Amino acid sequence: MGNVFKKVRTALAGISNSQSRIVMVGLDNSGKTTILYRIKLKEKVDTVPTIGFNVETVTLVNNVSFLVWDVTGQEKVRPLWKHYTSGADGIMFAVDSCDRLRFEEARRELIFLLEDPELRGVPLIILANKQDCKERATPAEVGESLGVNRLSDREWHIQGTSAMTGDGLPDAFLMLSKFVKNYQKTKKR
Ligand SMILES: Nc1nc2c(ncn2[C@@H]2O[C@H](COP(=O)(O)OP(=O)(O)OP(=O)(O)O)[C@@H](O)[C@H]2O)c(=O)[nH]1
Ligand SMILES: [Mg+2]
Repeated sequence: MGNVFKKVRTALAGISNSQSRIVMVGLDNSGKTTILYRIKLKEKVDTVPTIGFNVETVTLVNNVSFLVWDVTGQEKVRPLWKHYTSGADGIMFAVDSCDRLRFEEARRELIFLLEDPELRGVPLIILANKQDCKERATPAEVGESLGVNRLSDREWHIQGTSAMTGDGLPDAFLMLSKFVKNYQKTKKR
């Protein structure tokens, strides 16, 4: 694990301060890595469970560019998410909309994450991913299961996405770019 933090520090050292940092977390198999490379490369890539993290610059159609971190969702290392989310300008939380049996586990992890005082006010996008699956829950159902409707301490939005087809991903990132802009304005006050 020491190596992982060395890698994190090295990656952070090369980052321009002006680029907003987005951290994407969520349970294992929710589709984070597929999402990252779908939005970056505009194609579906084959993935294996992530060990550690991936980090990529993503430029949106409005020319805003984000540094997007995709952090492993494996249960054993979830307590380390906070090392990555510390200082983030925005959080994305991916959910597998077809895996209803794990909604409760996702809810617990999300609550635990948002309790971190360092993340106070940091905007949140829930990605109700895998909307191409037949047995999917709708974004509204995912939101209800995660209890996000009660969130009042930050800007948040639930977006239905499919990393398979790319549907919903540009909208999710554009919405986050709007929220991040608002958040950075409030931080300066
Ligand atoms: N049908 C469908 N499958 C998807 C979608 N997104 C990801 N997958 C599949 O879900 C599996 C897990 O995807 P990953 O991107 O590796 O998941 P992850 O969240 O990065 O997982 P960890 O790295 O273990 O935390 C892969 O088989 C993907 O092809 C989607 O939108 N629709
Ligand atoms: Mg991954």
